[in-house]
Amino acid sequence: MTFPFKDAAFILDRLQDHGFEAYVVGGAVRDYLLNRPIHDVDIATSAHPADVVSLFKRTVPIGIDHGTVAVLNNGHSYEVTTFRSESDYDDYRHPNQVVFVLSLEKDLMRRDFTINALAMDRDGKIIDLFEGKKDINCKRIRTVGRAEERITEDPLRMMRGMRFASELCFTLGQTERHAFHDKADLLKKISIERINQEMTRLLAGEGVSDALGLLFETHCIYTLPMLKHADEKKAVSIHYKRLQKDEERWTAFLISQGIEDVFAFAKSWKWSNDERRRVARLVKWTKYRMNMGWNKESVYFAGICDVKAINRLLASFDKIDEQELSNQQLKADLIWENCPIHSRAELAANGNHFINWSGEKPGPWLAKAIKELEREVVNGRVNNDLEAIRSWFENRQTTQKKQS
Ligand SMILES: Nc1ccn([C@@H]2O[C@H](COP(=O)(O)OP(=O)(O)OP(=O)(O)O)[C@@H](O)[C@H]2O)c(=O)n1
Repeated sequence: MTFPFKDAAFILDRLQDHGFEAYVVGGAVRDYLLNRPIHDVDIATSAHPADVVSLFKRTVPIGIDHGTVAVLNNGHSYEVTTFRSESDYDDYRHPNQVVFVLSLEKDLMRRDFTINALAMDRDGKIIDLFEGKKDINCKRIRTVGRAEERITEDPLRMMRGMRFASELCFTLGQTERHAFHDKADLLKKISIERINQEMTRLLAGEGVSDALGLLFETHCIYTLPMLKHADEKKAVSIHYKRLQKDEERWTAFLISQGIEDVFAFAKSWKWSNDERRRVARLVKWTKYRMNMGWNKESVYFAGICDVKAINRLLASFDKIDEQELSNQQLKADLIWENCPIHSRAELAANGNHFINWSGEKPGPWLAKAIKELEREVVNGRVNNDLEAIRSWFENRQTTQKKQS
């Protein structure tokens, strides 16, 4: 057998040369067996953090209390963690006390799922103490040992389990389903940032509909902020595969759940301002587009990227089919290409021109006038050159004076 993690081999070699045990563990071994892209190569070792620091040229003590040292090489970073068993998770966030142990077995026993409790030695041999390979073949998520214990140690594992089910298109074992159902309330103790990360990945997985089904079956969904009255049929009826970005999937999910107040949702889920703004904008435009077709003006103000995202959203709600979606995308491209401007910055005149021409001080009138000009130019009623804009502006001033 050959060792597939070539770039990380020097770490295992050096640790072993100094009498320590070292293995690649967790997600890398799982993803290797599944033929999926490998993200991080994590290493478990019998060496203590101080030994790891002394054995490698470039290290960063990223979690020395928890036994983790990052070893840097050729622009890559490898997490090297001392074999450990975690005793208590008092605050449900961080292990109370990390106990370093001498055996790989004990280290693997504290891990969440059998598919994540695999290790590989330097010869490429897989150490599989909990039938992880069998579960990979059966496409099944099972906890290592008693489900209740693993969940109580870190309730986020319930979200992780359903997220893996979504990403890998795996099922969740019966025992685990019951345990998740019994312990669902513990999710309330977990930081919403961690839950948000898992939920975002769950929504992006290939098996999202079944995974959402699990969230409802186990009642975990009802413990999440603002989802106490979540509706399963509506949540699973969305074609998430037609969507491309996280913000699109969240938009579809919120619309499906009839959540009108995106700001309140974003606040309780602690989204960044940017995430909140992006989703609020997509929700607003998608609802608009459900009642109205695109025209020059709406394509310009929404912007071509959002127009395409909104068309995908309509397709995710089955408002349009795949064929109609590609027609709509082509139509949007055409409108966009023929648009005289693509942003306010492309206008031949700006606020300073308006101030000079009118002799008035800046104020709310200015933004209103610029928006009006954008409309006129986009609809082809005013040419985008300084002379044409000046004459439009002076006419506008005259009309406004007459009216007041
Ligand atoms: N709550 C957790 C988080 C992680 N782990 C263990 O730590 C490993 C690394 O965790 P992480 O990097 O979060 O996930 P991966 O399994 O590597 O998967 P992915 O990168 O896809 O999230 C997992 O494989 C698992 O063995 C665990 O037991 N319990």
